[in-house]
Amino acid sequence: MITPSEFKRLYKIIEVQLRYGLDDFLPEDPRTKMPKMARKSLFWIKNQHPDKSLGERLRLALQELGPVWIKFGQMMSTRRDLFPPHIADQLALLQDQVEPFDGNLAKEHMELSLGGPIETWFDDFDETPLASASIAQVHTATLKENGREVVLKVIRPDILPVIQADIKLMYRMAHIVARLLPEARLLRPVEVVREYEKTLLDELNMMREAANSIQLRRNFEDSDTLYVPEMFTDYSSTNLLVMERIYGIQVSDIDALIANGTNMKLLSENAVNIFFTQVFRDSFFHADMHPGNIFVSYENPETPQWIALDCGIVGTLNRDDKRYLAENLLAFFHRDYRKVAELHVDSGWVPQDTNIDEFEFAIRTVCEPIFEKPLCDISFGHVLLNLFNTARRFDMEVQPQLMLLQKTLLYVEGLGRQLYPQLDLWITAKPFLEDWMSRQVGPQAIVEAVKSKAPFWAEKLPELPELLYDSLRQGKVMNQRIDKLYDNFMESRRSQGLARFYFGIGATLVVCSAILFSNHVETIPVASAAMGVTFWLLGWRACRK
Ligand SMILES: Nc1ncnc2c1ncn2[C@@H]1O[C@H](COP(=O)(O)OP(=O)(O)OP(=O)(O)O)[C@@H](O)[C@H]1O
Repeated sequence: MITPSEFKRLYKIIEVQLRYGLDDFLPEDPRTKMPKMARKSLFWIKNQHPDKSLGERLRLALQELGPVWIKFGQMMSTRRDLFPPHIADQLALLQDQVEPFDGNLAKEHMELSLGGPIETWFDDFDETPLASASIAQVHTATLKENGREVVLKVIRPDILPVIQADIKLMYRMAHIVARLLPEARLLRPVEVVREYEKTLLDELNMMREAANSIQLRRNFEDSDTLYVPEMFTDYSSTNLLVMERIYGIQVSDIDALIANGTNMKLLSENAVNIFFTQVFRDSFFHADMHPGNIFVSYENPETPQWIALDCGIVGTLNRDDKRYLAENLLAFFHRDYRKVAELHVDSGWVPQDTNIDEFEFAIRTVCEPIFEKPLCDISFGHVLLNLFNTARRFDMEVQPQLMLLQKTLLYVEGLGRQLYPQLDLWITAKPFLEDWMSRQVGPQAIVEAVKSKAPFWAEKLPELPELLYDSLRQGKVMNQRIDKLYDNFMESRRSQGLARFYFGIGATLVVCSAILFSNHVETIPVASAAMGVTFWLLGWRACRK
């Protein structure tokens, strides 16, 4: 049942969508006649922006609907496998333009999380926010404990009910769209909303962000190329995150980077290196790379260091994912599309009965034009995207972690080339792929495997004679049991055979006696019936053995 407040919000959503003429997304189809008629008769709101493109109207409508929808649009912009470029490009322009909320209210909420007045633990708390985003607001302060400069990131008050209400409506709309337009089912609207809900709810948990940041910081502890600020978990909770304050140049501020004398070539190469290190060495990568989250340190501009904030969304990969990625990219690199197709079948990513020739041909068709360009102009992200889309046609279930990776890769490439247009991604990435592959197969892989299993075997070695004796003894007992079971089985088979024989004779005698009896023969039928019953009794006894 829809509540009055849900109804009001739903009306607002429909009203905004109509004002921006988003009903133009509905195709000309008999099934969409009803909603179109309803739009004309019940909602007489006109498209007030006919001069703008559909993509732009969608972006403006989402912006007006607020943070939940803005973030939704931002997420959609990365699903280039689902949306045409002119829509995805517009969605990528969505920016959080969120009014900050009252600093005093932020302080109250922080104190609620901390369990006491802010002055107990912090000095110089600044009520004017340093930054304000859709989910959280950031304030600066100094830690009393050690005088370190920190920021306090607090979740917007009352954001959860707003998110829950809007997500509920999104589900309703996704179900309607899926029912109304079978073609839209390919976009899997309900699944998309489910994925979004999970991402959004994860982002609301500051402890999750803290845990991810701690992991990323540990992975790059001694790195000169990436810095992750320290988290102060003693003061943090699900609603509040306290972390070291960083000073850096926002990555989108190219002029400031140049003015600081940054080595742009090295900076862009490091971005690719860091990404592939996260993927292939750590299997753990920052997956929310947008300009608000990436900074460059002012220090040492000749050997610049990246700073990563906001690890709310991270991706993880298992061994199979990495193997898939490395082998496919290398096979692509050698333009060996047959290998790519075979890899997909061998690893079970597409069904075993897939026609390899057709699959190879499909991959060749989409990829060969890409390789017409010089290698340095080719985008890994687009190669992967084309591969996923082709494989999907051959029933490959695309894994969300790979989509997240593809999206991040696309972003890293874009960023790298924006900073240094001559960046050659293949040259930077190839050693990572080849090194990883050589560690998975070949002599080094065997040595690694033996090395990793050695402590286990060393621990088990003293127990080996005892285990051997036990297993031999168990084997003997098992053999005896099996022999006994076999004897019992043969005995039972013999008895069943005998019983069937007795029942057969008994039945024959009884039938004969009935025939003789009907022909008025007197003594013989009685004797025959008695013998028949006796044989049945014998059969019954044999059956019970
Ligand atoms: N440790 C920090 N030191 C300095 N500034 C910070 C720090 N953490 C966050 N900020 C500032 O606050 C802004 C918002 O932070 P953050 O991206 O973590 O918030 P968010 O609510 O998760 O935003 P979004 O969801 O849009 O990514 C950053 O762009 C940055 O300007």
